[in-house]
Amino acid sequence: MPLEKITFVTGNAGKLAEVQAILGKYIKIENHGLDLEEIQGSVEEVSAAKCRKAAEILKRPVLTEDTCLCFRALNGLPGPYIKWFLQGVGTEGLNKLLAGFEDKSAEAVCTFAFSEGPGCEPLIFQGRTEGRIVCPRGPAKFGWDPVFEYEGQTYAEMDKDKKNSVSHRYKALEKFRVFLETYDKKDES
Ligand SMILES: O=c1nc[nH]c2c1ncn2[C@H]1C[C@H](O)[C@@H](COP(=O)(O)OP(=O)(O)OP(=O)(O)O)O1
Ligand SMILES: [Mg+2]
Repeated sequence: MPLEKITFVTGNAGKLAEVQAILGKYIKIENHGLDLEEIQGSVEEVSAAKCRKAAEILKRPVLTEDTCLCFRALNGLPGPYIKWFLQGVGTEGLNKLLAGFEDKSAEAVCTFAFSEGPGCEPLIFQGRTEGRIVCPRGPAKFGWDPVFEYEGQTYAEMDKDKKNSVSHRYKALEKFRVFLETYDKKDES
């Protein structure tokens, strides 16, 4: 049976808005704001664990997502712990973390996990965008957008369509969209 809608489980309004804008053109998106426990580990492990838990609780196909911001000078940290770093030191503090390093490069990584339901092993769809960490510029509307610069503009300075055409989240969702096409065709033959 083709999927009629996707249940995207997140408590983050910024993520939801971007998923609606990028994927909503292709399939209906329904949101569940469950606060899912986040384990420690690699981003794939964190994402898959969130997804398994969401599928168990909601008993249906679910999509979850985990976002990392990885500083090259710090060997990939904060990585999956970016949420706690951002809460602790803010965007200014994220930039200051790299004060002692020449290398300001960073990678934004978006990892979606999709499970067909309870007990079904999650599939992973990942997108990465390389940029650098700068002093905050642009409206502080979504997370660390003001400090992540890509080709001369921070994510916060970009209009929404621009961000949604170059971002880590767009690249991951493009892979998921291709998967959905084949998923829908699976039962047609
Ligand atoms: O495109 C983005 N641009 C700027 N900031 C972003 C972006 N995407 C996630 N973020 C922030 C939100 C959170 O501070 C951290 C990821 O943590 P993460 O656990 O994945 O998100 P969350 O707990 O807010 O939502 P969820 O309920 O989906 O787990 O980076
Ligand atoms: Mg989270």
